[in-house]
Amino acid sequence: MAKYKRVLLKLSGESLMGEQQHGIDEKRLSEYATQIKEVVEMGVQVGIVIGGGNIFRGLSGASKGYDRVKGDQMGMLATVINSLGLSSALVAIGQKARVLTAIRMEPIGEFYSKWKAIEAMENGEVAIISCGTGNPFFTTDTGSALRGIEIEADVMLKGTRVDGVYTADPEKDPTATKYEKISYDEVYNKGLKVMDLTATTMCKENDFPIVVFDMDTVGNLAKVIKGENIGTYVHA
Ligand SMILES: Nc1ncnc2c1ncn2[C@@H]1O[C@H](COP(=O)(O)OP(=O)(O)OP(=O)(O)O)[C@@H](O)[C@H]1O
Ligand SMILES: O=c1ccn([C@@H]2O[C@H](COP(=O)(O)O)[C@@H](O)[C@H]2O)c(=O)[nH]1
Repeated sequence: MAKYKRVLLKLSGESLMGEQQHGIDEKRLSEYATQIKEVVEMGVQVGIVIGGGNIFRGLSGASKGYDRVKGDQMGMLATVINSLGLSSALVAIGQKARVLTAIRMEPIGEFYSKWKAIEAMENGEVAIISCGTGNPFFTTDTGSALRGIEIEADVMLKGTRVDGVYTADPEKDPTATKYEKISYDEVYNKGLKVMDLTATTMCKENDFPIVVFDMDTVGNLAKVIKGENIGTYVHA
């Protein structure tokens, strides 16, 4: 039995690399597709925003001399590449999917609107919303918050390579401990870096809850959808 009717799933671009240093690992992509199909079959409407960190990030481009706005546009295009890859993996296993782009680029994807995304999800398709917010100087976490609120999702599921929000970055501090629940204000006050502050602010101002969980363990997405306590719940 699903706890949520409609979700916005944020997938990390970096996680798509799997064991590779760059790009898309087909095994990871296909595991994600299988997990997503499983929850659609449970009757859940799924909207997805994917990051682009496995291909390009504007901020790191700027540190190498790229113009920041062009670098961010390259980053947004990276999210389109990941979105096309995921839609292809979904269709290959019999799950319908539609790629929407926040920047016009037909026929690669349809130009995004809230109503097109909802129409797709109500039709049993996965709505993959690419280009983040469509603007430079933002991230796909903020894009996820924005799209999740727009499409009236019940929750943002931030699927990443760590299993929740910790007292410090668990990839750097082995003594860090995990929160089962945490408020937006505690995320700010403790300076926790699991999501950028713009995204956290949007979620807080719109009372949009987040579950941070490990998407790289197959079966976890269905567990979160069923309401099992395997990640961290971020709330008002
Ligand atoms: N307090 C914290 N708790 C949990 N994770 C944290 C924390 N601080 C930093 N992190 C880091 O945040 C990362 C998760 O963020 P996210 O999924 O957005 O990754 P990303 O690499 O930025 O993804 P993308 O490629 O989509 O931009 C983890 O890999 C973890 O190392
Ligand atoms: O709204 C947005 C979202 C993303 N970008 C650019 O894309 C890359 C990749 O996104 P991540 O969230 O870091 O995975 C990001 O670094 C930005 O350069 C953007 O400009 N606007």
